[in-house]
Parts: sequence; structure tokens; C-alpha cells
Amino acid sequence: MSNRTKLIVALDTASRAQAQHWADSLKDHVDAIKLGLEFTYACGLDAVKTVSAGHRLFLDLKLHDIPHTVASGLSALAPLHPTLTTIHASGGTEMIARSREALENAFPNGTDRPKLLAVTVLTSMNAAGLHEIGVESTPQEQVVRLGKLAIKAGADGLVCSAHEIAPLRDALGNDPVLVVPGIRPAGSATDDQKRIMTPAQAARAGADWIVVGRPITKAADPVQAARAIMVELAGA
Ligand SMILES: O=C(O)c1cc(=O)[nH]c(=O)n1[C@@H]1O[C@H](COP(=O)(O)O)[C@@H](O)[C@H]1O
Repeated sequence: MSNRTKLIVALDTASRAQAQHWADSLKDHVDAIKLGLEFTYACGLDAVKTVSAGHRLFLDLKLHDIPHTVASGLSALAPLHPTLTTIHASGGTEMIARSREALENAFPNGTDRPKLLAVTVLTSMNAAGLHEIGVESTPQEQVVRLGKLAIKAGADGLVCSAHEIAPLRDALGNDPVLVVPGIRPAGSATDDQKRIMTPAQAARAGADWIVVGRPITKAADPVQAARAIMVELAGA
């Protein structure tokens, strides 16, 4: 595949039929699908397996618990064969290291091991939101702090906003996979997202993957919306 920034569509719905419809209709227009908390809790792991068949899967369950529990949880998810999967970086070094170890044990030949992504600071948070939970750093400082910790502990990549790509590349180089939600095509509603950029801006900043949900799934024509984003990425 080219170096183009790749598009993940977030299929956030509690309806199995809706997710299957999006997965089928968007098949040739996105690089991967993301199934997360809403779909997995509402429809179960069998439905994750069915809907993701034939797609690259970003299984986004954002695990955050004691190291043993997170590592065991990841082992239990291995049969779903995600390409990417998430834990929270704020779980700390031991949790991340044990997660990596669990995935290595579940995929002994290595080539098909899911990439372990550590979520840094949610794109719905700004400085005020961090202050409220006792973090006085700026979002950028906190993302770089957690990003360095997570990569050192064994994460393959990070989830961050497009605003932190440049400082993360300065701190960590080009190896970590950077997956970037909080993407809003020009003119679309921001919803609950705070640290946003357009697809082209995120691509120019160096995102490996962007994650786009509602701007595609709530569009009058989701296929057309996904195609427009792909064109924007190719042009960047
Ligand atoms: O891990 C994620 O994917 C994630 C991390 C983050 O910081 N912000 C964020 O929005 N996401 C996910 O990315 C998707 C964004 O959806 P939209 O806001 O609808 O484009 C949602 O499924 C979120 O769960």
C-alpha cells in the first residue's frame, strides 16, 4: 500500500444490521473499519467477527485496568484478529508492557500480531478538561509525555489528535503508528470533538491513519462522504 494516509471509518451504532450495511457499502471506499464500545456492547463479539469479515478491523475497546486484567482481556480478543487495537496509555508502563507481551504470546509467529495502540489524551478533551481532572499540562505536553511512556513500554503506536503529530514525531521519530481521530471535513459539525483538523491537514501533518465516524455515517450519502475524504487524502 502507498504512503497515503489511510481512512478508518468508525461504525458507531448499536444496530448489527446498520453496521453490516455500512461495512458492505463502504467496502471499496475505506481502508479499515472501526468497531468500538457501542457496537461491541450492544451486539457482542460474534457480531464483531461477522461484520468485520473481509475488512481490516480496528477493534477499539480502550482497555484500562490493572495489568493482569488488561493483558488477559487482550488475549481473549485475539481470535477476532484485529489489525489495530487500543488500551489507555494512562494505565502506565506495566499495563502497556503486559499488553504487548499478551499479544506476542497470542500471535507467536508475529506477522499477524495486532498493532497495540495507546490512547493518549482523548480528542474530546481540551486544556480545561485536563485541568478538571488534575492535569495542569497542556494537551500537547500531556500527549507527548504519555506517548513517550507508551512507546518505551512496548506500544506500537498512539492515538492522538492531529495537533500533536509534529511534536510526537520530533520526540519519537517516524516508527510509531499514529492514528488520528477528531477529523472534521471543512464545514462539518464538530459534535463533541475539541482538538480537530480536516482530513487534508491531518494527512499533511503526517497521520498514518485517520478515524472518521459521524461525518461519514451521518451523511446523507455515506459512500459519497467517504469518497470525498479519500480524494482529499490523495490530494494532500
Ligand atoms: O480511540 C479512538 O478511536 C478515539 C480516540 C480519541 O481520542 N477520540 C476519538 O474520537 N476516538 C474515536 O474515534 C471516533 C470518532 O468519531 P467521530 O467523532 O464521529 O468522527 C469515535 O469512534 C471515537 O471513539
